Amino acid sequence: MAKDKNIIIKLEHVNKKFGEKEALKDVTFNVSKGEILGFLGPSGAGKTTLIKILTGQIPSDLGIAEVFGKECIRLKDADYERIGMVLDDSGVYERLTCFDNILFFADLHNISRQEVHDVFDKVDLADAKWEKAGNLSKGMRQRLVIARAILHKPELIFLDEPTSGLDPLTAQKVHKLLFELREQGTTIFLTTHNMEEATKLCDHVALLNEGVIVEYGVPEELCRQYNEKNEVELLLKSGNTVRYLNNSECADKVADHFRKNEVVSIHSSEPNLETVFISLTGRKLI
Ligand SMILES: Nc1ncnc2c1ncn2[C@@H]1O[C@H](COP(=O)(O)OP(=O)(O)OP(=O)(O)O)[C@@H](O)[C@H]1O
Repeated sequence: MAKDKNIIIKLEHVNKKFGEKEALKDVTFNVSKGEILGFLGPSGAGKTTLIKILTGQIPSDLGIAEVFGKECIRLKDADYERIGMVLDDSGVYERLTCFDNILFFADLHNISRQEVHDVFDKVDLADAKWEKAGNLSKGMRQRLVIARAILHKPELIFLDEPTSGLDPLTAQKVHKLLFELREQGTTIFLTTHNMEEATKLCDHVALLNEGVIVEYGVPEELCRQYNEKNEVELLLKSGNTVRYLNNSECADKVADHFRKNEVVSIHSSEPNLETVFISLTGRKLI
């Protein structure tokens, strides 16, 4: 049967054991071309194990794990040319300038100097080109690592916690870059502990708990589905707080308080992926 070219990552019933420890159990989902997939789970859930399988570093025990329609464990250099990885910040040459760090990789991949300059603009690091990499802040260093990963214009990028420990402004820069890459058709597979980030960035999320995918879907839809905590809270001039479930009857009740001029403030508590995960597993994601 012809393979679907739009499926960039295919996972069917993937299992992985380390001794008696079942790190992944029956993991099944696909990632389509040009989508951002968020892979979420608490520490020890099995995220790194799956990334290692997908990048051909370790084999699965059972099931199908394919990238670009090819078994991950059989990926060759030509396939890796189509993949970018931001798995940690190792491999940065501290004593070289940022430019020379990237140039080193450009030479390995026959990429022009102009493209090296372009990638610095893309990650908003042009001002730091001539700085020694060892002097960079955490956020700048992360963008340098991302620059290296996207330099050869890969079709698929793996990012492990791309904004962990970054200030909100730098995290926003990374988000903007990821959206631009997606616009260009790049497929992005990322892990994050940041639920807001996952909701904002990801087309789909897969929630992993103890090696099992406990839920998969569009973030907003999952939040709607696990809706029980969606409340509207009113602070009244009397000092009392009243809460209503955000359903069809709620609007009338809220309007009534406003008509009586009783309201000091109003806010709604939206369900988020954290509450989805807690209602599924009874535990927090972090
Ligand atoms: N090489 C290994 N040998 C034995 N056990 C392992 C090995 N690699 C992972 N494990 C175990 O498999 C489980 C999943 O680990 P994994 O590193 O994939 O989790 P993770 O979700 O990436 O966690 P974190 O968010 O902390 O990085 C853990 O219980 C871990 O101890």
